[in-house]
Amino acid sequence: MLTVENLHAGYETARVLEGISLTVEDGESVALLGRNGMGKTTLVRAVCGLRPPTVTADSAAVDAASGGTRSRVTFADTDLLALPPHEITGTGIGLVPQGRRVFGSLTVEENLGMVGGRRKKGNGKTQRWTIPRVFEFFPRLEERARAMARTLSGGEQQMLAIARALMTNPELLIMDEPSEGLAPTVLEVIRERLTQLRNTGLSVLVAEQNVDFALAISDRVFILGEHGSMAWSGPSETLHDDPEPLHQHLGL
Ligand SMILES: Nc1ncnc2c1ncn2[C@@H]1O[C@H](COP(=O)(O)OP(=O)(O)OP(=O)(O)O)[C@@H](O)[C@H]1O
Repeated sequence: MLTVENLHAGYETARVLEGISLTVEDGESVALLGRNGMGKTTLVRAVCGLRPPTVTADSAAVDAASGGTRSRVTFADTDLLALPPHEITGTGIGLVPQGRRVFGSLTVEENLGMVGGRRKKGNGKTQRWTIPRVFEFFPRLEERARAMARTLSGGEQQMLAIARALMTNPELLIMDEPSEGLAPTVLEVIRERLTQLRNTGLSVLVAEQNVDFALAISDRVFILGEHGSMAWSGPSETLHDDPEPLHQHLGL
């Protein structure tokens, strides 16, 4: 479904990802782990077409250094590197960005309504998302429907950010540190909801610092390591049985 191949991305002052490859299969939930600053957000932003970072897709220097292949990001056969961010959403990717980025001076309902006009097709496997369905899924958001988003708690804002992404009827939900700053009880609610979403066949890519949370909601794990490389990948189950890669690459 999502294929990232040999991704090189960085900023004017720093090269961050140096030939990263990963896949998310249809209906799979994948966690991207890595110490602070290893490039999780950079990867998420690059996949979603957000700039910065710069993706060095065609650089001859990069081609030579990486043995001739260039950065490629495809989603259901669409070349995402060729699309602007708003068109990437239209391909069936819903983004829950780091820091939630809800519109603070709009109400919960208005935040959800703003998604109107985007892709509404659904993925054929699941029911379309509407505001009433979102409220059924997150009853707390219905209770706060007319509250300004800036007055919501962190957990409520995270629910709103997820709900807003769902309103685009994604086939793949990409989340950047959804656990950030959330109390354990709220995190448990989010974990339950994500499990429900996975059971509907939604694919998930989640960049996380919280390893327990990430392992609880994923089938497969990728760990970013030093020098912009992929340090480890494998089934989440393996890490439950043998956490050595977590010690080695995350210092846990
Ligand atoms: N806009 C930017 N300009 C320059 N450098 C940046 C920019 N954004 C991030 N970086 C640098 O790129 C590297 C990777 O950052 P990134 O945010 O992708 O890491 P991360 O793994 O998501 O970390 P965290 O868990 O702290 O969010 C870091 O060294 C960071 O300082």
